[in-house]
Amino acid sequence: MKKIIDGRKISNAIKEEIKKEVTELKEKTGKIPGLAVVLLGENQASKVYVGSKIRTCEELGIFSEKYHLSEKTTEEELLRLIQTLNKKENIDGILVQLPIPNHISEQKIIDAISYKKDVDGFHPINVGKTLIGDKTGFKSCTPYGIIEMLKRENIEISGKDAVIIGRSNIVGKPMASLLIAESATVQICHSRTKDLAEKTKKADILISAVGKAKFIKKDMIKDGAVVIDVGMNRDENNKLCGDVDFDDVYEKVSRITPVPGGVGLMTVTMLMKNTLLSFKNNRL
Ligand SMILES: Nc1nc2c(c(=O)[nH]1)N[C@@H](CN(C=O)c1ccc(C(=O)N[C@@H](CCC(=O)O)C(=O)O)cc1)CN2
Repeated sequence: MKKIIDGRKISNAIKEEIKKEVTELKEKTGKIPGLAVVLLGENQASKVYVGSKIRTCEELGIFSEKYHLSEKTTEEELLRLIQTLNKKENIDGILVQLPIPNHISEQKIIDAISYKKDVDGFHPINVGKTLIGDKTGFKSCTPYGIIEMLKRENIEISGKDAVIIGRSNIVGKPMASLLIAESATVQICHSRTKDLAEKTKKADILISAVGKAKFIKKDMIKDGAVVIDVGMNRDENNKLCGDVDFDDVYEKVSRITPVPGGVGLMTVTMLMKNTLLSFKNNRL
């Protein structure tokens, strides 16, 4: 069996399903889902991700609006824009591309987005719904994409020991909620974890979101582990790479996601799925 989990292939299959449903709903109702994307400043990576979100909307027949604001935008100005977008009838999803400048409180902005339009799944209500397994909420896109990848590759989750490295609100914590909902036994590790390798070596499923290039080596993983790499780093030659030293661990793993071409692509695809879900929840 092929070891590499092909994020592009899985992501393309899901996008085809979304496109079909959007077309059918348009024929039936005359309406299409809409997404508003807010970008502050000139962070190059953020520009690439926002570009990819807008292009994917076009590809799938989803309406989109991009708000590219100066990095000097005040918190009040951003909050006012969010209030306007919360009320717009043709907008089902709102996201503010992260990171945002330091003078603005990230949590205040996330809290201001209507939880009914929070297609990133970052609002406390959606985080809570994910934790209690309430399917009406929006799941954070990267962990949602990882679960979808595992399921579509027929990788058993139930009863498995899963170790997540990273405790962020965007990846680590929602990932734990979703794995628990699939009946995995979950452990979250982070920068203060003692004897990290001792813990990661016990993982049937290892998910790394540490943000350190090629940090995970073969002596840190169990034979036959499924390794999911959320990292997006630059190596010594400025080449994009994950948290996992792919070449070092390859022989030891049963399945692995590459960087690029793995989890990252699923993030944008699941955002589209959440936007379609919001449209169905709120406008049909
Ligand atoms: N509001 C949000 N901000 C951020 C999120 C998010 O989900 N919502 N996640 C990340 C960035 N991100 C999406 O916004 C994202 C990251 C990576 C990829 C991706 O497609 N990666 C490719 C490689 C891309 C490249 O060549 O640079 C891959 O893995 O193959 C898409 C989206 C932080 N901010």
